[in-house]
Order: sequence, then structure tokens, then C-alpha cells
Amino acid sequence: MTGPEILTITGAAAALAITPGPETILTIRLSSLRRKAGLVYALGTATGTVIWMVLALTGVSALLTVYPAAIQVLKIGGGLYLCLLGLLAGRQALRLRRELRAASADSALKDTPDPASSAADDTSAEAAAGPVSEIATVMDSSSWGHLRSIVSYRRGIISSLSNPKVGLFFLAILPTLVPAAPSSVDYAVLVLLILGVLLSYQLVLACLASLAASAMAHRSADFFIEAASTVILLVIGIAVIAIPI
Ligand SMILES: NC(=[NH2+])NCCC[C@H](N)C(=O)O
Repeated sequence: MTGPEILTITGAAAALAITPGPETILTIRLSSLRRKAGLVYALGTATGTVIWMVLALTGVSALLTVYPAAIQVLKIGGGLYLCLLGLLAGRQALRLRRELRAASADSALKDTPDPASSAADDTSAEAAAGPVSEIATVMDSSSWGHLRSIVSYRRGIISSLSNPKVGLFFLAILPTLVPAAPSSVDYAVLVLLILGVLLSYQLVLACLASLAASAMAHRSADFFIEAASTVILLVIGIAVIAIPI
């Protein structure tokens, strides 16, 4: 493989990585809530990407061009999946809003001084634990099931396999990136290069999002992340279904 070929492959993969889309949004969403969930999600999308590449390079995904209806099925399935994730994020946002309201009602009660009580020490211990204990309590709640590693990993695979943009990239662009008379080393370089570019972009994004979120370090930030994710995922999901390919 020549230098210019390597540059072209890197450039094409970088263009796919930085084009905003569902995988970018979900990486940011999950890692701002919990970095490990974002990192595991990124590994899931990498697995989906490898499956796409294997399908494309073995000619299986070319079947999509023979049966154009299959692309429509992928498009509608992918769009509906994003809408579902949007609705789940919406449900989570509503739960968080309820929890935040209950917490502020609680602290309003605690702030009322009770001279007969010896709970002053407890209260200050709780205040010292601050948002950390709050987050621990929330993390224990079953409503954060989507942050479990296996769920994040599975979501990564499904969202990558149902992302029409990723499918079209591997269907239409990947074949043009394969050098003439490729050796098995060429194939390995091609796959590793694309995977490396896509995965490194997502890992950096996940770390930045988690740093930014921990700088805010407040539970109400989680509510805004979930509320914004609801809107963005629903908009992208509907756009994926509605915009003709
Ligand atoms: N690892 C991947 N499959 N990356 C592809 C990402 C495509 C696009 N940037 C998106 O967010 O939807």
C-alpha cells in the first residue's frame, strides 16, 4: 500500500468519524453520565464497524444494492431504533426531574432546624459526601440500567449496524479504497487503519465529554444531558427515516 493510499483511507475514515450522527451523540451522552459506559459503547460501535467491513469486503453487503428495499429496511429500522433510544432517554429525564424535586423537598425539610435532634453530625457528614454520595445512590438505581457495560456494548453494536451512514460508507466508499491486487497485508492495514481512526476519535470524545460533565459535577446536569439526548435522538431518528437516500 502506498503513502497516498494510506492518506486517502485515513482522510475518508476521519470524515466519517467527525460527521455528527447518532454514534457521536450516544458516545457523548453515555460518557458524560459515566465514562466507562461511553468507552464500552465505543468498543461496541468498533465491533459493529468490523462486522460492516467484513460484510463489505466479502461482498455480502453488496446484496444491499441488488435489493434496494433492504436499504430502506435498514434506514427505517435504524431510525426507529434511534427514536426508541430517544424515548428511553426521555423517560430517564422525567425520572431524574422527579428525583431532583424530591431531593430538594427533602433538603428543604432538613434545613429546618430541629433543636431536639442530634442529627447535626449526620447532616454535615452528608454534606461533605456531597454529589458523590448522590451519584452513588442514583447509580444504584435500576433506572440506570443503560449504563451497565453489557447494555452499552450491545447498543454500540446495534447503533453501528443500523446506522445507514456507516452502511453506505462501507458499501459505497470502502471498495474504492481497496488497492489494486490487494494482498492480505493490504486488507489488514485497511481494516486496522479505519478502525483505529474511528475508535480513537470516539475514545477522545468520550474522555472529553466525561471531563466536561465531571467539571459540572451536579446531578441536575444529568437531567439536561438526558433531556437534550431525547430531543437530538428523536430528531436524528425521524430524519433518518424521512430523508431519502
Ligand atoms: N465507530 C463508528 N462506527 N463510527 C461511525 C460514526 C459515524 C458518525 N460520526 C456518527 O456519529 O453516526
